[in-house]
Amino acid sequence: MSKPREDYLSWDEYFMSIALLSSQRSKDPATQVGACIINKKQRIVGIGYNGLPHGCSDKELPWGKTGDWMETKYPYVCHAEMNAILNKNQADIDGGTIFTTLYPCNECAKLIIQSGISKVVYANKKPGSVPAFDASERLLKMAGVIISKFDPPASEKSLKIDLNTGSISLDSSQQKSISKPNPLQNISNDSKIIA
Ligand SMILES: O=c1ccn([C@H]2C[C@H](O)[C@@H](COP(=O)(O)O)O2)c(=O)[nH]1
Ligand SMILES: [Zn+2]
Repeated sequence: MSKPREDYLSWDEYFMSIALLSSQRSKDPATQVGACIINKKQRIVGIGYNGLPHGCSDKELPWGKTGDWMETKYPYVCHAEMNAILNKNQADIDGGTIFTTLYPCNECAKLIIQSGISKVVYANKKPGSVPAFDASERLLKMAGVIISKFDPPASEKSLKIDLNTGSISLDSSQQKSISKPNPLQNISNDSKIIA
C-alpha cells in the first residue's frame, strides 16, 4: 500500500506561505507585506498586501520614505492587514487568526482587535523599539489578542514556483543553510510607520 506524502506544509507554513506569496503583489519597492486571515475552522477568509487604494495611481503617488511627508508613501498606502480585513468574504471573523509577514503596526492592531481576530502570527518584526510596533503590542496584549512568532521549520524548507512551466517544488533538507540570506530578517527599521 502506498504511503501518504510526508514532506508537506504544516497548517501554519501553509497560511504563512500564502501571506508571503500575497506580499509579492505589493508595489512598495522597500517593504512588501502580506496577510492571510483564517476563521475558527481554519478556512482562509481574507488575503491582502500593502498597496494604494483602488483608483489611486501607483505611478502618480510617491513610494519614497523620507522628506516631506506628503511626498512619501506613508499617507497613501493601505496596509496588508487592513486590506485582508476589508477583503474578507465572511462577516464574522471573531476568533480568527491573522498571519502576517510583518508584525502589525498600531493602526492595524486597532483593526485586528475591532474585527474580533484573536490571534496574530507574524514572521518578522522590525528590529529595535519602533513606536508604532510598541503601541501595537500594548494594544494587542491589553485586548487579549495572542501574539505568536511564526515558528519556522527546524530544517531548511523552501518552495519554488516556476511560473513558466506551472510547476512547484517543495524542497526540504535536514540542515539549515547559514550562507543563504533570509529575506524575512532583512527588514530595517529606518522608517517611522505611519498609517
Ligand atoms: O502593519 C503594517 C505596517 C506596514 N505595512 C506596510 C506599509 C508600507 O508599505 C511598508 C512599510 O514601509 P517601510 O519602507 O518599511 O517603512 O509596510 C503594512 O502593510 N502593515
Ligand atoms: Zn499597519
